[in-house]
Amino acid sequence: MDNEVDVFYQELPKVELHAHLNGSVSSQTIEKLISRKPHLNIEHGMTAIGKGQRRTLDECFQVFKVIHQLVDTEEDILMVAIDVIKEFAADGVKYLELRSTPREEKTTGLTKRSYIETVIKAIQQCRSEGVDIDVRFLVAIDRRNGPEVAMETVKLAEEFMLSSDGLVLGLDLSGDPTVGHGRDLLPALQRAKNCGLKLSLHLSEVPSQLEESELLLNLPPDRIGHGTFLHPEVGGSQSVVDKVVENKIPLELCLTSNVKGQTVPCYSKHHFKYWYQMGHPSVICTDDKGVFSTDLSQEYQLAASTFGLSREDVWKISQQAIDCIFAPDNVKQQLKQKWIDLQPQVFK
Ligand SMILES: CC(C)=CCNc1ncnc2c1ncn2[C@@H]1O[C@H](COP(=O)(O)O)[C@@H](O)[C@H]1O
Repeated sequence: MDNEVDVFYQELPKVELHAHLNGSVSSQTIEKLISRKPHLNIEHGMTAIGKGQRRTLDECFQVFKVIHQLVDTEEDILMVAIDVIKEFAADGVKYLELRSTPREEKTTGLTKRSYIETVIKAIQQCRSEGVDIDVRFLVAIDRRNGPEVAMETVKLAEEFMLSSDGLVLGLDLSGDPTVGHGRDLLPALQRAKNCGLKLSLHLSEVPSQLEESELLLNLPPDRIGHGTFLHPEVGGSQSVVDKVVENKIPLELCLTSNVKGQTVPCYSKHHFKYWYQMGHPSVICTDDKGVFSTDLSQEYQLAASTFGLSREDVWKISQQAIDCIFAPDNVKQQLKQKWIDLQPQVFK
């Protein structure tokens, strides 16, 4: 972690809605993975971006390739997912939607199906150990892999949505935004939507995606990842903003990730300000807490110090995130009650 975090932000109950599993692996877990696979000659500096460091988008995506080399068996995925869930719980996260791209690895026998089953197993194991966090899973489509793989992923996600007792709730569209076009993925995304999978789509993470965002907003998605370049001040358009506002589509905003990945020049210029000032539902998230050396408490504190938010403002942001979760209304009610119960302790 890069910074000292005030106890208020740690004790604040939080909802994390944008966390990529393999980007969330902590340095302690990376250590364990490296010792399992010394022959790969992977060093720590290759899997995380430290304080004050910046990388190009391309360099960031190279980091994921290194982590994927370290996480290529069911055993690895189980350990990584359990560690990540417990770390989020220790950071005060009470509800987590984890997302991950199912991968197949011929050499280890890992299949896309066993990948998803293993993540579900990790969630169930944490639940049976009584870890104080409600975890759900979004199956991810990496846009690099094209329309056929996207459709195959949707079918798998659909199956698990029906068989996982509410653990698999939806679909994430992510991956290098400079690769491929969302138009080719529309049939898969439309099918997902029709069968009841919730959709969280990375939109306008880079400046050149306005046309794609216009198209994908017609679905419409249930949440937007980043949306960095949607608004007119940064080359987006008012009509796109209007669509987001009319459909009340929440944004998942990740400050450190965007600054370290250099899609945003500095914290004070982060688009959190634009959407928050409009009163639009905006959820603070980590994106890749391992790669970007952060956690959710730190992201809340950063938002507060950058944009002059009071503790009451921060509380409201964390509470309103509950309305943006994909789990059904009874889960929202339980979480709202939890927030009420915890409030005196947090503001003591
Ligand atoms: C480069 C950068 C600034 C990253 C942050 N923004 C991101 N944008 C798009 N896709 C992402 C991002 N972070 C993680 N991912 C996706 O999540 C994957 C890692 O988690 P997993 O293997 O799906 O479990 C990456 O390979 C990529 O497909």
